[in-house]
Amino acid sequence: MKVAVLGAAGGIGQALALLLKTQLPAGSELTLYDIAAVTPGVAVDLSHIPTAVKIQGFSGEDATPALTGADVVLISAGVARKPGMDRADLFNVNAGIVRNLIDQVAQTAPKALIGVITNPVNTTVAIAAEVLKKHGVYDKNRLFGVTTLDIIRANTFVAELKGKSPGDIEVPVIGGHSGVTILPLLSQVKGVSFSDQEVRDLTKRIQNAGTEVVEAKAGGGSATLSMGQAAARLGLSLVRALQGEENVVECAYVEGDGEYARFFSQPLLLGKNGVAERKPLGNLSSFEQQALDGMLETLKKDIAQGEEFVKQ
Ligand SMILES: NC(=O)C1=CN([C@@H]2O[C@H](COP(=O)(O)OP(=O)(O)OC[C@H]3O[C@@H](n4cnc5c(N)ncnc54)[C@H](O)[C@@H]3O)[C@@H](O)[C@H]2O)C=CC1
Ligand SMILES: O=C([O-])CC(=O)C(=O)O
Repeated sequence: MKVAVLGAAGGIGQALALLLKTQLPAGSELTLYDIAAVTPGVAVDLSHIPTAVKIQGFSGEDATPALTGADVVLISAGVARKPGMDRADLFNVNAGIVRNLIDQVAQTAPKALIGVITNPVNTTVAIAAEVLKKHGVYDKNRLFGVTTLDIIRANTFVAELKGKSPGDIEVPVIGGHSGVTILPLLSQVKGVSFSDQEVRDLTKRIQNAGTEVVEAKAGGGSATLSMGQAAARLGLSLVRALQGEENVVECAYVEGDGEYARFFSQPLLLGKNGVAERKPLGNLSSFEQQALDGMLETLKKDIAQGEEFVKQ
């Protein structure tokens, strides 16, 4: 298996690269790419960790050497939020970065499973899909917006509140990855129950958790270490599914049947070709149903912005 990280010299990229270097299966290859000149050095640094994962780093304008033969490509290249900004404020800079990198993926690794971390995810995934389409290589089962951070946060906050071990809690989080489009399905968490007030408070905290980190870092960026962990979880799940492991299920933001919006995060069964099955959302509480209905206009607008960007 070969995994490429684009944006690998950044806060997320370095954390993710460390986790992949230590957790990818023996015999895997890991390539790091970033415009920053330090990237080959990051790879040299990681290469001293004694695992059977071969690592190489590349910098400059050309991602091709990192992408050649990649099975999985994880993209965290782009700028991060500062206090007072919304994720949507990152669009102006990040839209072009994602378009450029996906252009290169389409040419060099058209069959790779692609995980887009770069914000605003609701929009950058639509950009990625349209660019892949232009190249005639779009497969909706192979493109994922990474929303795993919302899931691991939800697991943490629920476990804290209910005095459970975080490893025993799994909260499905559906929709998109910003504000009201983030919807944790707390009614489906096994082994715990919540009062109406707890549901309201937890939902708000999960939706606002990115901002919680942005404010705590006070101008120093957004979540990087927890995001590295989240992206490693999804990336390793993709690798396990590609290697034939069964019953690998993750929530991610993918193109579905359009019942809610063209792109929507939901539980997915992963397989050797990416998404093997989009799992049903299951029963929603009336609070969750209302929140789902309430998010769709925002989500559709975010998606349309990405589609328009590529058409221009
Ligand atoms: N999906 C999610 O849940 C989350 C997404 N993010 C997003 O991830 C992105 C990265 O965040 P950080 O790692 O904290 O930022 P960072 O600023 O630490 O790193 C970004 C890296 O991207 C590189 N870069 C910029 N343009 C590039 C290009 N054209 N080609 C290759 N590399 C390029 C920079 O040199 C830098 O090393 C941001 O857009 C942020 O909003 C952050 C947290 C969670
Ligand atoms: O909030 C941000 O800007 C970064 C992010 O997506 C998150 O932490 O969920």
